[in-house]
Amino acid sequence: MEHRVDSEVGILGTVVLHRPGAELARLTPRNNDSLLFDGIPWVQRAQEEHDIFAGALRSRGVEVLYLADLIAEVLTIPAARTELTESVLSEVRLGDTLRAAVAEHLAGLSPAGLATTLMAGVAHDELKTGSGLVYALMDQHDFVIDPLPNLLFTRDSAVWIGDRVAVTSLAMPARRRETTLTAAIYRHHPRFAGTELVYDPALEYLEGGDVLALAPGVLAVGVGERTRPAGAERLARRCFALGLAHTVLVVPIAQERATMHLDTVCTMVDVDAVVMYPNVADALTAWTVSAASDPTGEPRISGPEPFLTAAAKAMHIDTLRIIDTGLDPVTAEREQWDDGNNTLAIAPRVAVAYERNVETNAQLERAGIEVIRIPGSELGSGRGGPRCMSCPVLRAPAR
Ligand SMILES: NC(=O)NCCC[C@H](N)C(=O)O
Repeated sequence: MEHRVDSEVGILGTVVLHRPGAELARLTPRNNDSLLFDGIPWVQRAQEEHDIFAGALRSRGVEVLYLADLIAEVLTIPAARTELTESVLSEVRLGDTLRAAVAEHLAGLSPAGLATTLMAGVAHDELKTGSGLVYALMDQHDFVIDPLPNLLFTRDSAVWIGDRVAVTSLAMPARRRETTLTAAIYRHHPRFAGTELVYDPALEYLEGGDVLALAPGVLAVGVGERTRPAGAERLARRCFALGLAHTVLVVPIAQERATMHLDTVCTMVDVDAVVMYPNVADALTAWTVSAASDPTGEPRISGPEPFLTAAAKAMHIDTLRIIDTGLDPVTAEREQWDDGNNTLAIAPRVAVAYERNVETNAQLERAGIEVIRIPGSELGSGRGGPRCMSCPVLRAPAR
């Protein structure tokens, strides 16, 4: 089966989503900050909103794969089950006694049950067989296995570049275990047999929300709170060596929660157009990293220069257009916080966006972009929009 992504806007064929589940019900006022949510979502409503998102994609002919199904399917394969179980048991804080109890608990679960447990974690009181010093000294609100509520944002733990997948290296402790699941899917699931990994979680920090495929052979990589310069450099080296890219634009972004990834301030809505947070549009710069003519040579580095200038040059177009949302700074800031700039293009000039970003959406439409509105009042409490919540695995070539 073919999987390949060369752009942000080619007609979307297949996407991986994660319908939020029991892991979201783990969020409390005590843990929501460390688990990277800005509130406590109403789980059932979040699921309804997510179903509307998935339905909107399906109604446009997009095949939706669910992460939970892929994980459950992969867990029927003994090698994958062993790998995923061991990734949890290798957690040093468990100690030997608790590790043995957790191992026994996991061994008794069906593939689907184990999939749910790996996503939702195990709370102290749920482990009926818990014993020993570590278990006794744990707070009853602690988790024996931490939940992964940010699985919802499938964009970040894996990103396709051409016909390869980069399983990323997530920077925040609350998210690091996510990539054990994505790596297992791409290594073991029969649907992805033969897929080669271009990046893996043991490498320097790199998150999918920072990676934009501006054009075939041209990537933009945001560096800030999550992706580090060393991660961008490593990705560039690997893509150059494999011929997956010839230019990587490295784009510094503010190390702040509101702008944690490049796709929180800028997403593409056409082959030559982006929607961009107006408050940073003029300030965004890029370093251009280009492949050496000799494949074993050191990449060339130039810049910094304005992002739009560097992007147009790399993409061999006259101008990378910004859809001018024309917003006053306060509205712009409010709508950026609510992921107004985090749109998911399903074709050139067709984008999925949260309905609440009324002004941004109206301006997109004025600029000729069809906006498919979805509700996101609960989904948005994790600070991610339609692009963050989707990992495209197949797009048609953009034109
Ligand atoms: N690409 C994205 O911007 N993803 C959103 C990630 C939100 C998640 N709560 C996080 O802090 O990592």
